[in-house]
Amino acid sequence: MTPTVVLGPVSRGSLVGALTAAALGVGFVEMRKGASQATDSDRWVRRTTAPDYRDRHEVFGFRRDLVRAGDQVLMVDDWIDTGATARTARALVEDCGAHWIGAACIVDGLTDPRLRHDLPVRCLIDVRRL
Ligand SMILES: O=P(O)(O)OC[C@H]1O[C@H](OP(=O)(O)OP(=O)(O)O)[C@H](O)[C@@H]1O
Ligand SMILES: Nc1ncnc2[nH]cnc12
Repeated sequence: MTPTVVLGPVSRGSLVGALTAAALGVGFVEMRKGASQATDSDRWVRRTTAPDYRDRHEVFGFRRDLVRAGDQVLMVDDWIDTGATARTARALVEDCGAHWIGAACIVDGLTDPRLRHDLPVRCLIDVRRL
């Protein structure tokens, strides 16, 4: 499935996500932390993560009109661990009525192997081989 939008969580995901979007020739949306600080806050979608790999509950979001119903969204990040960030990204994409393709990351550090299939997730290297 070809993405129409690449979604990258700040900050390392913004870097690899933007590069991936440019290579694919599709749009890029940055998933920001502390999204409640937006001035036009009613036009944002926001969600709080489950505890991530540092036991944080992050508030992520982006402007709702950047992801539209009918978009096919691929999340790109450098690393996945608990999957809290990716699961929040999926929920936000679904809040917009768009289609979630999955997550593509460089390092697979998944603590719950079921997420590899359920999200789904594809990675370039397993953390146990670093
Ligand atoms: O699967 P999870 O447990 O959610 O962890 C994965 C997230 O953690 C890292 O980001 P980090 O929060 O360290 O932010 P940074 O990119 O700004 O360093 C990484 O870049 C992912 O976005
Ligand atoms: N263990 C880890 N080290 C560096 N970045 C990470 N992102 C998620 N888990 C990480």
